[in-house]
Amino acid sequence: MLVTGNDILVPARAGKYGVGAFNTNNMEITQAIIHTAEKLRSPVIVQMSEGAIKYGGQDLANIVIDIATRATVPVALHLDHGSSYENALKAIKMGFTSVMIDASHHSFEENVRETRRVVEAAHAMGISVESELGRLGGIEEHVVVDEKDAFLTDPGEAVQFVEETGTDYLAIAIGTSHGAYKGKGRPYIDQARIERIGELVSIPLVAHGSSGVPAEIVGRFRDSGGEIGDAAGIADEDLRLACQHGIAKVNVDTDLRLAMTVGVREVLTKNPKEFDPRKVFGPAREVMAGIVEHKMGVLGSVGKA
Ligand SMILES: O=C(COP(=O)(O)O)NO
Ligand code: NA
Ligand SMILES: [Zn+2]
Repeated sequence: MLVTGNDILVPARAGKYGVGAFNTNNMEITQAIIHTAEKLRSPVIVQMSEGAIKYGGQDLANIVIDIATRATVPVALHLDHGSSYENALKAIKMGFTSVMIDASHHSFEENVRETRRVVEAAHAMGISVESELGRLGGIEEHVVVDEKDAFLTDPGEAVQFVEETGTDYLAIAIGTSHGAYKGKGRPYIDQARIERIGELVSIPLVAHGSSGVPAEIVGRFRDSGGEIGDAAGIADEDLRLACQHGIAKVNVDTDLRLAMTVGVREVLTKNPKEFDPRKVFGPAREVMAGIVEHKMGVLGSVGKA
């Protein structure tokens, strides 16, 4: 059934488990996400970035809404990295049940102002809101303290921000970063900082940049002709621990991109004569379903629906 982000994340925070928020750009990705959630009896969030909306528009949103509505587990459709008040409202008009306003690159005051505007409008329409405080970005462990503080979310500021905006869930900067190159080897996750914020702030917390970039997928990507550097993602153990301390929404995009591309490449390189789209995108859907299944196991959302 189609529900709001709050319907999924408030129980997740209370139950100390994470729920995957997986980015989609087409039907097969959406099916891999929602069908796997149904198979594992797990709640799930399907999210579209503004780029995905540009690419698939209402057509894609309708595919997600239709599959989510018929799903036997709770599914929310979330606007990922909404860049303006107008875009957040447009997404709600398109049928989104959760929206992010990402004004974290502005000053604290401007971020509060912009976020509060979206919260008031979204709440008037029964839609829940994600906002962000702090600068996402890989932080090497050796980095000196004040540089870390310049980037990562300050616990005291988080309390003030939540009070002043009424945001329903909060994306915090804790060392994760977007993409396939999250740092040399194991990216540094500031667990103490997550724990501190989790103690002070009771709303669900969000971890962006949470793809694991599994070595097995990276190997298959290379073996099927892909070019990728020394990619690294967040360790399963770090993610599991983060969910114990208040992280409830866990954003994953890169892993599905890699998985889909691996599926397609492997078919096309192994069977150069193949040109049936179902034989190309079907296997890709299976590889993505495996990624979703693994992630739900790490986050502890299996059986929670
Ligand atoms: O944060 C993400 C995705 O992060 P990844 O690149 O680690 O999948 N989307 O908002
Ligand atoms: Na988001
Ligand atoms: Zn993100």
